[in-house]
Amino acid sequence: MSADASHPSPSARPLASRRTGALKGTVSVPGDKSISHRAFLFGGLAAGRTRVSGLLEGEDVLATGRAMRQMGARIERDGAHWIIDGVGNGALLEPEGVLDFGNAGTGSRLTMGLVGPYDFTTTFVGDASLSRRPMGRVLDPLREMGVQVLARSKDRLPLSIRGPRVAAPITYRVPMASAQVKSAVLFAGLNTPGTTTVVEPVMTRDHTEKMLAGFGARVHVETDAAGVRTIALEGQGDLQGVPDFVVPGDPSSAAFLVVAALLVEGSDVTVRNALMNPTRTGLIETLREMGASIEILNPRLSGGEDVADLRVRHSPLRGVSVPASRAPSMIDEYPVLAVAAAFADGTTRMEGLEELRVKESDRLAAVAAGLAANGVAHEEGEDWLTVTGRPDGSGLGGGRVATHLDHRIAMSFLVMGLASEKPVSVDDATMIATSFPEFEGLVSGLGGMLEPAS
Ligand SMILES: O=C(O)C1=C[C@@H](OP(=O)(O)O)[C@@H](O)[C@H](O)C1
Ligand SMILES: C=C(OP(=O)(O)O)C(=O)O
Repeated sequence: MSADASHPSPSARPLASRRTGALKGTVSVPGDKSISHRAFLFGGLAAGRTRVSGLLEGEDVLATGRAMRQMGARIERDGAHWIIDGVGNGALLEPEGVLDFGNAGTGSRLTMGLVGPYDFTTTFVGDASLSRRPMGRVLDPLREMGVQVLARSKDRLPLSIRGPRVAAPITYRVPMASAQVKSAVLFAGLNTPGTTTVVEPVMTRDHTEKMLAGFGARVHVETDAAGVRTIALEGQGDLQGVPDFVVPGDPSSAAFLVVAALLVEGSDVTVRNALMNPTRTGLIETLREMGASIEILNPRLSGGEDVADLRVRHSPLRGVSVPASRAPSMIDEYPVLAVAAAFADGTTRMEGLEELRVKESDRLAAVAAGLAANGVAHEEGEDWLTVTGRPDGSGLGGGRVATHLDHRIAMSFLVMGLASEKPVSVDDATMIATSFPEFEGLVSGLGGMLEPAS
């Protein structure tokens, strides 16, 4: 039987959480997933050596590392560091086998951009979740550049792409708020003669632009009075390895610990070294509006990015309205925000959520189903969600949540069970390893109660 994203596989690992005493302690979250993928991609492409510290060793990122190895990069772990000897500009090799990206949207889409202009064939495969996700959003601009696409089912994995002899530079206006689409076009621009330009009407995470500059690409970013960004990249320049590349801690992983500390009575938790790039801090802003006590300590620069330590204390929360304009800066945090809202006084309204429908699962539907299973009053719209909370968690919990191969659904509902009256179980915790393999250990270390479920 083939794996199906809507049913857990026979190797699924159900897990439950139950109401726990105060969470206390200081923890560091692992490296940022977005930046870690890009470290393998840029490091593997550049001439010379890149030495990375703080890389996220999650399954998604390791899949990107394997793909870069298959195309000629030398990548080795050396104690706490990863050493990448890149192929040098334009010198990627045609991979022998297929590139298997598992569960990873970012890895697969950015790599499609990277190899798009190469005059060889690359085949992409992934798990049941990734095979359902739309790839047309990156394939369409690649087609404009001359790339051919062969797919059994329209613009879904498994698929193969083959570049033209010489790719054509394009100017591409990104039609949805997506850093993956922006980045795929920029990666494609690297091996394309002339200037590739991306117009981004709504700013999304800017790691690709920043890292392009850091690895020595000729890239120019302009923002007009209306906030529209234009990113122009000169193709076929020389990228150079970065001798000491530092990956800051992932704010999207920190989010689970932050919300757990806010919800569990008496908690006082410090999360060290969280990335505070403003394109990633929408959840912190929202939680503070809800009344959360989150202190931003020791703000500093690390590897060219803002980072800080977050001291989080249990706080009564109130419902707020989260504007659609904030979605790009907290896109992966809505499932855990919905859990926080389940314990807030009043109703929280979230808008502009259309992109949640095309993540590892349909996150809007998966969150709504998880809330329903655990007695949380909510309403789901096409692109919005309202959640009405119960501040003392009374009557909440007792449900089993279908995770649909989605790590963030699993972690969010495990956080819910730490504060709800009755335990919460998830049908499969295995996907947590794609982005946050340390999650269970860190939660238990802070005093959270997690246990195998049936
Ligand atoms: O560029 C990236 O690293 C990412 C972009 C976002 O996806 P979209 O571009 O689809 O919004 C985000 O959800 C994903 O986890 C990581
Ligand atoms: C959407 C996510 O990742 P990706 O698109 O890389 O699978 C995520 O990590 O929440």
